[in-house]
Amino acid sequence: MLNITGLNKHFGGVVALRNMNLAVQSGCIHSIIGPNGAGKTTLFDIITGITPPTSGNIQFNAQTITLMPPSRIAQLGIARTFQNIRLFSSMSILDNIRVGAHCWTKSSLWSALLRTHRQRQEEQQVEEYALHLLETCGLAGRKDELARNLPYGEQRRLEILRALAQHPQLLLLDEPTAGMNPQETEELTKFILHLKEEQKLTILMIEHDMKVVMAISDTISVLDYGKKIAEGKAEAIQNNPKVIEAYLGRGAANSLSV
Ligand SMILES: Nc1ncnc2c1ncn2[C@@H]1O[C@H](COP(=O)(O)OP(=O)(O)OP(=O)(O)O)[C@@H](O)[C@H]1O
Repeated sequence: MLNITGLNKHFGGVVALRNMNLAVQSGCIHSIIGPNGAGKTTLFDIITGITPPTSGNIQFNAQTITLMPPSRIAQLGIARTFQNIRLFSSMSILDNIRVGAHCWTKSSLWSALLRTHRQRQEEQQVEEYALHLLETCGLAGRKDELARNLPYGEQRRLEILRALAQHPQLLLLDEPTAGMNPQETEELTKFILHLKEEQKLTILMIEHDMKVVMAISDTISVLDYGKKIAEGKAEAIQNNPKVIEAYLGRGAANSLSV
């Protein structure tokens, strides 16, 4: 579904990504892990068009999306969440989701101003879909509350729902369980699995909680200093000396195997 080749990103003298190749298979949960500063968020920013790459190519469903504007990439079917929650905190829960849906609505500004029949019909569809999404998370009863009044774990979930409102094929989650307590983490992990299994979504996820990563990932790619140093299934990654060294420091793999 997503094919990244020869991706490089330099910020002045800092090399955030170096010759990155990555293939994300349809229907999978593919996790990206690596120490702080490894280039994970930069990779998401480039895929979603927020940051241009220095060089390299990205294809989504065999179409080149490199250098496309973020709005176009969203329309093609890639949605994301952010490391730090970026909800519209002074808007209602329902309106936050409605905003997400507007990348597939077709009404123009004029038809919205004139409240045409088609525009009203479309608004109705958006509202029904937004309510359906809220119901999947037990939030429908709180639809009119302000987003900022939700507990932290539910704000994170609302951000995912807003991304889902875009009708994506590929969902990018940047540290979805960050700051959550163990119960919230467990619930969110189940929800992510539900998205893959029931909604047939493909998920590319940056995550620091190794318990979550190892439990639900079909494939794990490990970045270190902007370079992919390993890729594979959970067990192989856990036992890979390069990965252990990246996390624990040089020589750690030898000392662990003693
Ligand atoms: N806008 C920027 N300007 C300059 N340097 C940047 C910029 N964005 C990222 N970097 C640098 O690029 C490198 C990769 O950063 P990035 O945020 O992608 O890492 P990360 O793996 O997501 O880290 P973390 O796990 O801490 O979120 C770091 O050295 C970072 O300081």
